[in-house]
Amino acid sequence: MSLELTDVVLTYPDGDGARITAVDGVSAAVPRGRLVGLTGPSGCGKSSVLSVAGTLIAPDSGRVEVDGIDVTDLTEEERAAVRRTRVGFVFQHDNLLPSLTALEQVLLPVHIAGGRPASARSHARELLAEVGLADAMDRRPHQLSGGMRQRVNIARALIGDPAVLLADEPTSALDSHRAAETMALLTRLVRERDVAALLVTHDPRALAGADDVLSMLDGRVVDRSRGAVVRAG
Ligand SMILES: Nc1ncnc2c1ncn2[C@@H]1O[C@H](COP(=O)(O)OP(=O)(O)OP(=O)(O)O)[C@@H](O)[C@H]1O
Repeated sequence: MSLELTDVVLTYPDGDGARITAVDGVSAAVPRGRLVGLTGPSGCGKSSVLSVAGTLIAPDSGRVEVDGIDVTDLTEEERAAVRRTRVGFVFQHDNLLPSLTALEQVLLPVHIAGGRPASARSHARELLAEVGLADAMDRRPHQLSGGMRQRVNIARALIGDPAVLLADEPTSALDSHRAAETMALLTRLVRERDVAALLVTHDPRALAGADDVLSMLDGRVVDRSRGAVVRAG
């Protein structure tokens, strides 16, 4: 299993000396090559689950395994190393830097990690071609459509060949056509690159592409359905 959460509990301080339980005993498993959707009303704990899965926050209790590594008891520095080498993130907004070309955006994580951009360059080109941007590698964000910017974002999340891809509302800023295109692309990449993907979304258009869907309410998973059931319904 590439991503496994077992009985995860996460609380936050509520500002009055008490604590809010945002995630209340969530278990989820995502194998490689599968895309699992995580949905539910605002405030139910979806983003908190994603933050725990991405090792950004350590849970109060429970176990988190990323690419076969139990990260539960690792130090912050060790968790950051797992995150850097094994996890890719895609957010709702593309967070692209205005002055960089598409190719430079995809290479940015390599620069930040102190890697050798020269050897990563051909990999970045390949990824951009794979997301349909072979002819747009030298364009800056203002020269790209919303859907194209999101595809740069996806290529950037995959530059480190992560085992786990975490996506937070990747389609909600897109029109229906672009949303469908983005989901088709994500699903294809998850299969081809054998990545375990967890996708947080309110967007039924995005859930239609998921293999399985977990529905949350008040910090708990209250329903687990096969994607096919959601598609049929
Ligand atoms: N940093 C924080 N400090 C305190 N409480 C928080 C913090 N982050 C989230 N919460 C609370 O935890 C609960 C779960 O929030 P979370 O953002 O995980 O839900 P969500 O389902 O992703 O919501 P949305 O769909 O609106 O993004 C909410 O009650 C929220 O107010």
